[in-house]
Amino acid sequence: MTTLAIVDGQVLRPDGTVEYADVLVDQDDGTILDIGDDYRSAATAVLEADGCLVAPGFVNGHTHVSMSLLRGYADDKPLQAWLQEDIWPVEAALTPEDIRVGAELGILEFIKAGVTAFADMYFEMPEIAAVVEEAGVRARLGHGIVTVGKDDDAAYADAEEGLEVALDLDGAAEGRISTAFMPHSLTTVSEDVLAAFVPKAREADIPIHYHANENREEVDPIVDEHGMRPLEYAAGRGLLEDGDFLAHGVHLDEREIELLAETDASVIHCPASNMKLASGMAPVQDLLDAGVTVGLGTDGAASNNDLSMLDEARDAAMLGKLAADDASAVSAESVVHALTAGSADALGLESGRLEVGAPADFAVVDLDAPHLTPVHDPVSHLTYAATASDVRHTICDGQVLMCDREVLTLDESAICDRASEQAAALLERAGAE
Ligand SMILES: CSC[C@H]1O[C@@H](n2cnc3c(O)ncnc32)[C@H](O)[C@@H]1O
Ligand SMILES: [Zn+2]
Repeated sequence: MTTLAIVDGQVLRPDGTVEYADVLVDQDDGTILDIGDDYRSAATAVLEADGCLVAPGFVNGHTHVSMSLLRGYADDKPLQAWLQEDIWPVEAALTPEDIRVGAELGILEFIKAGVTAFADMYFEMPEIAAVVEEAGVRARLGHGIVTVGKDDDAAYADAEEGLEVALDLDGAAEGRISTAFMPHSLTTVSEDVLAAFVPKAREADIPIHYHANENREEVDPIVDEHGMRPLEYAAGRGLLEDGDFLAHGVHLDEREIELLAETDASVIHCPASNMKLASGMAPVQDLLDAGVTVGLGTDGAASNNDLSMLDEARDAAMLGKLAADDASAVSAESVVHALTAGSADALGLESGRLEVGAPADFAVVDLDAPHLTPVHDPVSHLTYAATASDVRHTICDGQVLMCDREVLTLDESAICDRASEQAAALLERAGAE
C-alpha cells in the first residue's frame, strides 16, 4: 500500500473542533486511513503541515469554470442585461478549444485555492471532463440546456445532449466525475422539454441542477404565467427531489423554503455573484433553520470575478448577517460547514469531512501569516480572514495536486499564457470590443 502522511498540522474535524494530529492517507484507494499521533515514519511519503490547518478540500457547488476566459469582460450590469447584451453573444462564438483552455485556467485557480471538487454547467462538457481527469480534481458535470429562442428540433436536441452527456461521462476519471441533468433555469427551458426529459433523468437516476429564484426578473414571469412561485412550479414538474440542487435561491418565500426542506433538495448559495449582479440577498439563515442543505458556489468568474471559495465563505457570512439583520446569523461554523460538507452533500459527494474512510481530499491552509495572527479560532480565520493564497497544499483522492503552492498536475505559466491568447482570439471572433 502507498501511504501519505500529512504531519504536524491542526486537523479540522466534522464537528467543527480542531486538534493537533497527523492524517494517514491510503493513496491507492484515495481514502483517509487514520487520524492520530505521529504517522511521519510509517508513511511512504510525508507532507509537512506545521503551522497549518488541515481542512477538507473546499467544494464549489455551482460554477461555469470555462467562463474564466470572460473574467472582467462585462461588469456592472444586472443578470438579464449582462447575459443578453454581453455574455451570450460571446458564448455563441466559443469553440471546444476555448472551453478546454478556460477549464484549464479555472481548475488551476481552484487547485491554488484549495478547491478539490466542483459542479459545472456549461457547453462541450467532454472538454471540461478531460481537464478534470488531467488535473486530478472531482466534479459533477452537466451540459447546460437552453431552449428559449430555439425551434422544437433544436430545443429537443439540446435536451437530448444534456441527457447523453450525463449518461456518458458518469464515472469518468476513475470515478472522480459524476453527472447531473442541467436545464439552465425555469425560465430558459420550456415546460414541454422539461416534461419530456425530467422523467428520463429520473429513470436513469441522474440528479437535476438548475438556476432558480436568482433575481426578481426571473421570479416574476413564472408567477405571472403560472400563478405560482418558481419552486412550486419546479416541484410540479418533478424538478425538486432528494439529490437535486439549485443555484442561488435568493428570492424564496416561506412555502418554497418548506418545499426545499420537505424534498431534501439543496441550495447552492453564490453570495459574490448575487452581490455583483445586485440579484439580492438569499435567506441563508432561514434555510439553515428549516434544515435545508446549503452549499456555497462561486458561479462563473465573469460574475464574481474570481473562483476563490474562501472569498465566498467570507461573503456568505457577511451577507447572511445583513440579510437576517442579525450579527449572529450565518456563523463562521455554519459557513465552514457549507464550504465543505454542505456543498459535498448537495452534490452527492462523500467528501467534505475529515474522518476515517472518507475521501482523502484536503485543503491545507497556512496560518503562519500576519493577517492570520493570532489564532484564537481557526474556524473564524477560515471564514473571515484567510484567502486563496494562504492555501499551501491541495490533495484530492489521496493525490497531491499542489505542494508548497506549486501545482503539480497543471503547468501554471503555460496555462496563463494560453488563456490570455485564447480569450483575445475569442473576443475578436465574436466581434466584441
Ligand atoms: C447553458 S450553460 C450555463 C449558462 O449560464 C450562464 N450563466 C452564468 N452565470 C449565470 C447566472 O448567474 N445566472 C444565470 N445564468 C448564468 C452562462 O453564461 C451560460 O450561458
Ligand atoms: Zn450559474
